[in-house]
Amino acid sequence: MNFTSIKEIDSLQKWVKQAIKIKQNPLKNKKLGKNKTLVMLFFNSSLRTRLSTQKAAINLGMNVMVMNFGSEGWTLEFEDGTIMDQGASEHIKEAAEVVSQYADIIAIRAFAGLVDKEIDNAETVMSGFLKYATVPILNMESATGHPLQSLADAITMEEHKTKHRPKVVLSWAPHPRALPQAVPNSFVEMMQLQTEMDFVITHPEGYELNPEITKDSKIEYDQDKAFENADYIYAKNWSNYKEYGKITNSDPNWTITADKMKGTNNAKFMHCLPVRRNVIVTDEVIDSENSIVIQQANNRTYSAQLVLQKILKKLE
Ligand SMILES: CCC[C@H](NC(C)=O)C(=O)O
Ligand SMILES: NC(=O)OP(=O)(O)O
Repeated sequence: MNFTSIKEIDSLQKWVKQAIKIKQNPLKNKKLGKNKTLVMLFFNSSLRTRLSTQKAAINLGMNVMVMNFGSEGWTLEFEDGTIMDQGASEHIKEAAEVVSQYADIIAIRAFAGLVDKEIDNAETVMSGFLKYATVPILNMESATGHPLQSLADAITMEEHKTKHRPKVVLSWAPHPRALPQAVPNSFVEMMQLQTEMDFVITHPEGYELNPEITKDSKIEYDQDKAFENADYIYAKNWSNYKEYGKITNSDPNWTITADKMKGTNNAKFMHCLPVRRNVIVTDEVIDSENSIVIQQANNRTYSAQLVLQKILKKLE
């Protein structure tokens, strides 16, 4: 059993309930991971994912090894049949098979390059490990998805639900750097599994996410209109998908402000973090009692622990 996409969740409501149960007694399955090793490979930076996934593994009694593959590992070749007389020192085939000798589960973070849409959509790094590793693979944010984050988001919204059928808004906001579409992609996929929530995506025209992911999810180009009666505002920047990897809009009018939040139904503010204060969201909003970004980050441990527990049970 791998966990690389929200689409691998058979029942989101069941998984959310299971995660909340784990949260109530996180050390209950401390023996499950005894003498099992999680190897975590980071091709990109992390705070929450690295610490929460390690914490989750420790709660299950696992050994953990972490490697900043991007700065400490060999440059990898991902094409089969290549004459490796250029920059790459090692083929993904050996790297994945070798890491599999040391690990019972391999967790990988490898962001989108945001240069070539086809390469990113092909999930080159994740696919390479899925092809050649001989142990389960866990996605800690790949080129097109961040399922551990979106599962934590679902747990958090469930915990803070105050009404039947809350309205959830995914709102684009400006950012000085070009960011991947992975987080919004998985959030959209998770919302499409929600049976008792209304969902709206709001962003500037031209910032549509991959239509193969958004499918028939509602898109509202007027942010204020989208915010009307909202119960959750999930803010996130992403770079342009159509003009792949480009920043074509930096409009500060999309920054989440207290005035915009006034148009909601006293909505909770959510963001996966790290966040650019006073660019994505003003200090006033993220420091308000309606901000649940820290609760979201805390739930990353239980999102990861549920997934690791499911994988470990399959290994028994
Ligand atoms: C969890 C978010 C990771 C990354 N954020 C940055 C700042 O690179 C992103 O937007 O995908
Ligand atoms: N939200 C999240 O995945 O944070 P990190 O990038 O710090 O792991």
